[in-house]
Amino acid sequence: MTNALPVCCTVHVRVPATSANLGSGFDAAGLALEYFDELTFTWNGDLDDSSAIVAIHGEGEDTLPRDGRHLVVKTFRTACKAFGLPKLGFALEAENRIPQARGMGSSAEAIVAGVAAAAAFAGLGDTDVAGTDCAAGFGTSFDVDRDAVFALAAGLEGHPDNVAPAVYGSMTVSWNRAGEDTVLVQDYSAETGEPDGTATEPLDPGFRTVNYAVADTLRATVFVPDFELSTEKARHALPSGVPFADATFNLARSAMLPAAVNPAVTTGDDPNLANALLFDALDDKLHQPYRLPLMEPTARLVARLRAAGFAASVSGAGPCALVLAHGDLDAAIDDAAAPALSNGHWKVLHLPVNRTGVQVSIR
Ligand SMILES: Nc1ncnc2c1ncn2[C@@H]1O[C@H](COP(=O)(O)OP(=O)(O)O)[C@@H](O)[C@H]1O
Ligand SMILES: N[C@@H](CCOP(=O)(O)O)C(=O)O
Repeated sequence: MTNALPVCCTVHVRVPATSANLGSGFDAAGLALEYFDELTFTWNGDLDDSSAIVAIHGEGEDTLPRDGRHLVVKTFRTACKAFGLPKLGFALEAENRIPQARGMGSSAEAIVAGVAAAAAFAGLGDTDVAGTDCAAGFGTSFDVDRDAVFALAAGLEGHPDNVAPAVYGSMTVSWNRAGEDTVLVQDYSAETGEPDGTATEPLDPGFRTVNYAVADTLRATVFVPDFELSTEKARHALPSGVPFADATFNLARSAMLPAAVNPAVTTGDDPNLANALLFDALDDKLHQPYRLPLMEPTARLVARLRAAGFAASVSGAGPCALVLAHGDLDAAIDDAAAPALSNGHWKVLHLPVNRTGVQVSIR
């Protein structure tokens, strides 16, 4: 790709928090939540400038680096190159609400922010703005090319389960075709049924995702503790293999997740049946048993909520706990959780599902 000029001077991105795994859907399922980081990228007019001026407000303002090690800065640079842009000097203003290293997809959010902003500067998507007239009105909504953002962001993050809902919204189930058999597929003659000597190119390896409808009734409660657990550390706690029966346990439950979040297709309007599906869908034997010893307060909270009949799991790699419910059960969930929250500081977030994914505006 040749170097292109940026199509605008400022890009604003709003990226939702996400909860990955949803219990049984380890490394596959993810849900976008109405809770956002907002970032503004302002190009300084230089086309060969490696500097970035970074301002951070909110989460991470005392801990995140403000140089090229900042995940958004690093990702933006990589994505600009991938999308054919030169080295844009820029200022970044970040309004961070998503807590970091807690299991609400902050690293995926940061990567999606950097990639979506670069895609917008490169004009990947639908816009009326042509050229680089900085006097153009602010806030033109830009319909970014979500597939391009997902492909690059998932590749950079390494696992797509948080990235997909941050890009597309709603609930997603994602997988990676890399490593699958890349042998050309043999074509067969329609007449004889025999191989006809030709071959079809296989689908490209890479990340794929399916975006599922989620019922309007679905609400999430996220319990955010005051301690962190990096995804990297939580992944180190995973075993190299699991018992066959445990894999089978998760298989049916994760296959049922799309019905559990959109139960009208199976259970009609009965919220009790719908919540019973969620309860089983959020159960898991593949990751939580190995990770919960790293987050004992979360373990106690999840156990307590499940004992009270709520569909609770670890959110992402933890240490947040997630409860999904159809209908407004916020007060009942808070009551059930209360005894497990008394030792420590927890923030409780009652959140609708986000249906838009990343939103981009430009000027
Ligand atoms: N908004 C952000 N801006 C810059 N870096 C971020 C941001 N959010 C997360 N990160 C980086 O990602 C790390 C957390 O990633 P991870 O352990 O995967 O946690 P999470 O579960 O929140 O995704 C942070 O320590 C930081 O390095
Ligand atoms: N499937 C991943 C999800 C990590 O999510 P995060 O929000 O904790 O970054 C895992 O379980 O490791």
